Amino acid sequence: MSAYFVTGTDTEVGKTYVTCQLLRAATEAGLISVGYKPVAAGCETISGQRANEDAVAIQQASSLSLGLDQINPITFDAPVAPHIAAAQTASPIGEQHIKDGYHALGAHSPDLLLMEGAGGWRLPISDTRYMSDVVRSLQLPVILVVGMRLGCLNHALLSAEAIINDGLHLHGWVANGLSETMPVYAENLLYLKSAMPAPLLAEIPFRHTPARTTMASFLEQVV
Ligand SMILES: Nc1ncnc2c1ncn2[C@@H]1O[C@H](COP(=O)(O)OP(=O)(O)OP(=O)(O)O)[C@@H](O)[C@H]1O
Ligand SMILES: C[C@H](N)[C@H](N)CCCCCC(=O)O
Ligand SMILES: [Mg+2]
Repeated sequence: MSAYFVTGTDTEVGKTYVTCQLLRAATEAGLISVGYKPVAAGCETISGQRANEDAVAIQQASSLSLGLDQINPITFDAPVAPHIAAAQTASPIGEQHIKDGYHALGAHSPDLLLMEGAGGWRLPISDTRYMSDVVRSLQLPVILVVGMRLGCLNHALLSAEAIINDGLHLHGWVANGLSETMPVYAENLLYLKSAMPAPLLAEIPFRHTPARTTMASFLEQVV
């Protein structure tokens, strides 16, 4: 099984988008894929049920057919920092709960398991612990989704530095387009290609479905 933690340079940079593209590409290549969103904040009514949008997208993109409670065991209604939602609802986020859910998915022996974080790398899960502590405990290699917008150079370099300083393997990063018209996009990409301490795994355009060749090469580098 190939398993990764998918983090991002920030919230709303395309972690779920990229995760779902990769899960689908794996399925199309005949592999068994599953995504995991252990902690999600923000629910809406989807098909008559209160659910988190990321969790539903990941459930639909996975080739394994599993319940939402397996894909997303810890959910908060409010779209806020999860540890604050946890404190406000008196439902602490259990590290063991996150790890148990991960191992339960692993028990299905998928070829590819992608665990999406929430927010960026140093996301608090309590007043003293971070999601990065859980990733460290699981010893997962990391894929960093860089949302291509002004400010991403600093965010990408700091995230990569923190991942590596935490003793984890940064498998690579993904340049994810967040608009059709980012000024000096090519120059930003070129800079990151040379400055990032890990390879560029894929360049995902904004809005257009990535080319088959892009996804095939991305997949080849992760399974
Ligand atoms: N390459 C892309 N093309 C088109 N839309 C995109 C692309 N990347 C992201 N988006 C859109 O941008 C929004 C934010 O992306 P996404 O939900 O994947 O972010 P995220 O990093 O997973 O956020 P969160 O921290 O809430 O989990 C979504 O509406 C998504 O569909
Ligand atoms: C609600 C939102 N879409 C995310 N799922 C949660 C983002 C938390 C960010 C916390 C922070 O780093 O400030
Ligand atoms: Mg997401």
